[in-house]
Amino acid sequence: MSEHQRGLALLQNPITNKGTGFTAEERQSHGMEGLLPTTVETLEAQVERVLGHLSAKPTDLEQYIYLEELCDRNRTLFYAVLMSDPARFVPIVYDPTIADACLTYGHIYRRPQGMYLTKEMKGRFAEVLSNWPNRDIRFICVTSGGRILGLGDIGANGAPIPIGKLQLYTACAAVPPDGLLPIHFDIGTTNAALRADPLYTGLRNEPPSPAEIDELVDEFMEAANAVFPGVCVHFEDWKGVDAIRLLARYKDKYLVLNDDIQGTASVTIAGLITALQIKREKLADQKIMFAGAGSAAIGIANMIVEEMKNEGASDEDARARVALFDVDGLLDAKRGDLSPSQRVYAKDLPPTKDLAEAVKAFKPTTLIGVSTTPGLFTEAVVKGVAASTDRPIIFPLSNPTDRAECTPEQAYAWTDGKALFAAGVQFPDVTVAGKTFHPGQANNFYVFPAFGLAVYATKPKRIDDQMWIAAAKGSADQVDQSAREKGMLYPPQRGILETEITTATRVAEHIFDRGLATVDRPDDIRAWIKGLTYTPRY
Ligand SMILES: NC(=O)C1=CN([C@@H]2O[C@H](COP(=O)(O)OP(=O)(O)OC[C@H]3O[C@@H](n4cnc5c(N)ncnc54)[C@H](OP(=O)(O)O)[C@@H]3O)[C@@H](O)[C@H]2O)C=CC1
Ligand SMILES: CC(=O)C(=O)O
Ligand SMILES: [Mg+2]
Repeated sequence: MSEHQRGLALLQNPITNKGTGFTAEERQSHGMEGLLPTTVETLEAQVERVLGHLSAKPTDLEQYIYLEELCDRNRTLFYAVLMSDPARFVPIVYDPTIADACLTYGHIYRRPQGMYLTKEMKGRFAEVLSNWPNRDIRFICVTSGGRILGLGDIGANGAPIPIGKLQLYTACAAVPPDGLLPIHFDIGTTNAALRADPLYTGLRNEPPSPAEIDELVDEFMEAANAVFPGVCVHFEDWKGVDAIRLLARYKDKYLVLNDDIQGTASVTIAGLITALQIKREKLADQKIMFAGAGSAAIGIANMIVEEMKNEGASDEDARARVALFDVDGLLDAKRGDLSPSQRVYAKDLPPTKDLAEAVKAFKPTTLIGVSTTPGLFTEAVVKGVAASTDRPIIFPLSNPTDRAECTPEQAYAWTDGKALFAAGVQFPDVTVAGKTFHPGQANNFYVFPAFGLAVYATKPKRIDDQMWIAAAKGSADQVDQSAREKGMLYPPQRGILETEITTATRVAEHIFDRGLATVDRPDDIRAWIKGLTYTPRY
């Protein structure tokens, strides 16, 4: 507890506040007598009260608003609630409810959370970052709002995303919350409707050119590392081309990660590993087609190629097994509009703008949707994949719920229940032709909190794709036989904390094995990591 704060100041500080949890002695010694109701309550009793409040909220968005206000009031209680039932609360503070929070952000805004930088602060980022009261920041999660989930460019309305992502570092993997700093990096927005909204909270201009964005982010990265030495910068939901360019620019210079590129790739590979164990096949023997060719698709494709190479494939063979399809159709060799990261996947196949035709031509065994386009996986598309394999892998990963390329009902119905399925959000169980399936959720929250915990513990100098592949394997190894029989491709969310600590342990082992850690290797890595984790308690 703060040495200097007393009385109301302690109650008004969300980090020190215990509300009715302050003991009689604390109330007396900290000048709080008379400032609280008589009864001294346990954290558990306070959690019960909060659960009652939440049950009375009419919508998930109302629950989100309540929980974020709770976080501003009493951070310990907030995490105690989230960690009491992650399967219930992850979808409230994160995907999919966070999409509603983003869409209405200027209207539901209550208090600042984290920091808000704008391009107008150019030349002063270090000075402005120094306004944050804590220098021991281990993770910054930063978005421009340029591509929030599948909602497009919503600028400053994307501010809840880094807040929610960092809350999951703690709620899912018990990374201590003091060292986490969410930032909205305001470069403006292409979204004219938002710019015209009187309650919009951001800059009302179009974003600058890529070269200007690079200049701004270069200064930001330098400032962040100067003000918060050793910080890991987590990029989230930037416009796809910015995301790919910035990760390439910084990955060998700073401790940096992009969750949409690397976290998504890792969680997708985790699901593929389990699905292929069910099929008893190798990744290097699959043919994988992507709907969407943006940051998520390129990230997943590149990491799949790395893992195929780990299995013995050549670079050329591995790339030949991956095809992409974007808003302009199949990425074929004649297209002149492809970026260098897309061009390596262009195929010598007839041009087509019809995904079913592209599937017929390429004959994938696996179809991954990262296109933000609901309904893109039609019956003809899914049946086309099923024509090449007994058990098609169908992953419509676009978020939020209404952006998924198909529903689980559709995928199971169109494949006579043979599909190995995962979506970006958790769909409820479905019964098709008398059989009940539990759809998988391939969402990067299965890995990025664990990955963050491993980075927190081992303090590696740099991050690379092999570390994310270790995370994928760590997650996949935790799906037991009974879960697989229900069609699950990921561990149950109920025990997410232990799952993520186990995944973090695998990543940490990998980091130590490769000599990339900057701390000494302990004898028992899991026990050591667990000892570093946060528990919400007074
Ligand atoms: N489940 C998970 O954990 C994650 C899910 N995602 C989801 O993936 C989606 C994409 O993210 P990201 O790659 O970063 O976004 P990008 O904006 O970088 O890429 C979107 C891609 O989809 C393409 N596209 C748009 N419309 C169509 C269409 N009708 N048919 C085919 N392709 C189309 C775009 O083509 P063009 O550029 O030519 O317009 C672009 O290549 C989002 O919905 C996001 O929520 C992302 C990260 C994690
Ligand atoms: C889950 C996530 O990171 C996204 O949809 O962008
Ligand atoms: Mg994202």
